[in-house]
Amino acid sequence: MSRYIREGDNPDLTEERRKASFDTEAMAELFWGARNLMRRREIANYVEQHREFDDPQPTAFMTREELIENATRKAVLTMEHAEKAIDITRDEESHYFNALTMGIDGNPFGLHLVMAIPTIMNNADEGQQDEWLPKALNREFIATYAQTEMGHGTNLKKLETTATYDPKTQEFILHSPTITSTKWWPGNLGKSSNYSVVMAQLYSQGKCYGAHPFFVQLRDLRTHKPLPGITVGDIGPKFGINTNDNGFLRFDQVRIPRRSMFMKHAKILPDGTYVPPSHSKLNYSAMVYVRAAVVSLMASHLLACSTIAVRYSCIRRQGEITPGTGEVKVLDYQTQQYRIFPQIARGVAFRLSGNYIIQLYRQTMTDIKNGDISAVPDLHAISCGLKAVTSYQGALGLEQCRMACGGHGYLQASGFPLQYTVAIGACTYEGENMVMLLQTARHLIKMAKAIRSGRPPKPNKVIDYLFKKGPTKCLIDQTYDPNYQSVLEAFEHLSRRVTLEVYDRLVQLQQQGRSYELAWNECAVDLCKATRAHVRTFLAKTFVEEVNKIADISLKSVFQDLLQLYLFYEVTECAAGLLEDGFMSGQQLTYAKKNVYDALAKIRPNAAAIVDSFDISDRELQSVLGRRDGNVYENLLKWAQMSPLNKHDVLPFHHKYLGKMMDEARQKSKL
Ligand SMILES: CCCCCCCC/C=C\CCCCCCC/C=C/C(=O)SCCNC(=O)CCNC(=O)[C@H](O)C(C)(C)COP(=O)(O)OP(=O)(O)OC[C@H]1O[C@@H](n2cnc3c(N)ncnc32)[C@H](O)[C@@H]1OP(=O)(O)O
Ligand SMILES: Cc1cc2nc3c(=O)[nH]c(=O)nc-3n(C[C@H](O)[C@H](O)[C@H](O)COP(=O)(O)OP(=O)(O)OC[C@H]3O[C@@H](n4cnc5c(N)ncnc54)[C@H](O)[C@@H]3O)c2cc1C
Repeated sequence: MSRYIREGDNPDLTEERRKASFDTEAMAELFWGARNLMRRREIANYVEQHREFDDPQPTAFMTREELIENATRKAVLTMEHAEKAIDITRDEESHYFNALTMGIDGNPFGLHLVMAIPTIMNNADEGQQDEWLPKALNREFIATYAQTEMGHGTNLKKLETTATYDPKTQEFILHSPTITSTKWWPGNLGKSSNYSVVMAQLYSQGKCYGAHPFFVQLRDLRTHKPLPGITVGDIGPKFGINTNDNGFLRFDQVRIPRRSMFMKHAKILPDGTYVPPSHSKLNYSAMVYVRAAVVSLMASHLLACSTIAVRYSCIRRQGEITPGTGEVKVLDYQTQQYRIFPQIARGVAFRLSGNYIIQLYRQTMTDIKNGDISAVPDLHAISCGLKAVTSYQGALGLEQCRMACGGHGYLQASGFPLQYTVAIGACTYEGENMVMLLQTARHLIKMAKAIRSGRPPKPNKVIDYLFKKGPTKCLIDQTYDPNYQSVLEAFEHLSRRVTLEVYDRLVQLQQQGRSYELAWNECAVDLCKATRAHVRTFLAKTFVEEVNKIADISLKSVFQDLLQLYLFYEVTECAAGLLEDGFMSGQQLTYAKKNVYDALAKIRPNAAAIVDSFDISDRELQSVLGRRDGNVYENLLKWAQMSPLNKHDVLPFHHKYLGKMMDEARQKSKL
């Protein structure tokens, strides 16, 4: 019996769980890996046993100050408990523990862990690492990553903060020369951090060498007051992540020692001589890390929101399908399945590619340490495209899940506002999505040039297909092929065609006299399409490869249903492109749609068990609608009764305004 079925649960949800064609626990093991699943359970138990991690009230009812204080309290507890609760050397355990204890809306260590420490690990030289890393890991300071300025986020070449080297004192002078040079956005900068990685234009011997990272103390270690010459604060409430004190920062001729510059790659010698790095973008590795991590992060958001939507749709009865047979669970409506199930399939696809890209990141960082930088452009290209596509599709998917839950989906109690507002930040941070799509397109255009000139680069799993000659006509038909060769070939065809077409147009525009840059801008929409097609191909191939590795037949069959849905849903999504050049026929599109509907029907009886197997706890979901026990209605009422507005039957200012107004209106009408 499913470990998710317990006495007192909503019977509709129990009925769904009993219907499953597979063992939920075995599926959870497959999804997470046996060891990880066991550790997840142990960590979750640990947190449940320490009630001090509980929020004093739902965070939706807290003011911003209360939110930040509560997050700070829990962050310190988290660090105190970490060594007892987890193996701190395992990232998976840290991420999970942090998510359970601190939630997803931000915490004072967010940027310290995600960007500052990776920058120290990958950009500090040995001496600097010896000095900074133990203190960073030991929480002797909290650091953030200050790069974006009020005037520039994307175009790093135009950052205005300066770091001018003074050989006489062997110091850099940090300065914010204009209002627009104010650092703006860095997470945890406003109030929590006392150190920061600061990106500034490096000047030495009268020459500018571009943006470089520096490690800068911002606040006094004892008083926590900003150091002389430093102005720092919170940027105010935002669309979401209001538990995070995203901040602003200005420097007024602040002097820092020469060794504050990160010197693993580029260096300034004591006399001011600049030593360039082996690759000009090695200083950007923390951004590459977060871009890669976003893929898994989006998987987590999608799987959480589809868990909420599926569970709620199992207990929500509304309307009849066959008149007179009683109200159905809303999950029985095909439209509901069409809204929610593709989000599950995409979540799984993102998880599988997310694992791949993080491995590629780790391998590339190891290679760089060993002096091999050859994988840097490939990692950059695929991580930019994946970050942009998964964050965009993730955002759309979360919104579908919310809308699938009707009015209650719009409540903070649903958990959707928290998930959505956190997730959509990823469309912007770490490189705005259009900009990221265009970065991948740069790489694709190089590949197109190589194809046209008949000189393929050295073999590379991600782009090799571009150099293949695929079928000239789409081969999708009604026969079942577990390798989905014809669908993958269709994606490859579309990617190859769009890439080559946009390349040819770029060349043609230049032949007509446009500069490369102007031609590029005229082709930008299609360049983004090429990236999307390329990323779709990558996600789809990774999904097929991973499903083919599954040995257990009953579990494999569930994954195959999700894969079928994923692939044919993507075919329908890019149908215009496949039909445009006559590659796919209208009839084949009809087959694709039929495959989507068939997959929805196959997934329907397993849906509740599938989302259970993602093993997302109520503590993580923070959702009354998505509760494991399905007891939504009584808990919605309890939740509303906790609203601070309900502390008083009559609001203290009622008689001052509305009461007075109505009294006066009644008086007047009596006259
Ligand atoms: C249970 C699941 C758990 C999942 C794990 C969870 C773990 C937790 C992890 C994450 C949690 C997320 C927390 C969120 C925190 C968010 C914090 C946000 C931080 C920020 O936003 S920091 C600021 C980010 N800013 C940007 O990204 C700026 C974007 N702009 C740029 O990157 C660049 O300027 C550019 C790419 C637009 C262009 O660069 P530039 O002008 O410098 O260079 P060009 O001359 O145009 O290009 C030259 C050449 O270089 C290539 N290039 C550019 N960048 C890189 C790179 N990074 N690596 C390699 N190569 C690069 C570029 O493509 C050009 O190549 P070619 O000339 O074409 O060969
Ligand atoms: C939640 C959140 C957290 C953040 N955390 C941090 C942090 O910790 N540290 C930090 O340093 N920064 C942080 N940022 C800042 C973030 O990295 C930038 O906002 C982001 O890189 C985009 O830059 P921008 O805001 O200057 O947008 P802009 O570059 O001004 O972009 C505005 C619009 O112009 C378009 N555009 C700009 N350039 C191009 C181009 N070359 N081609 C086509 N279109 C273009 C974009 O598509 C975009 O829609 C954070 C931002 C958010 C929202």
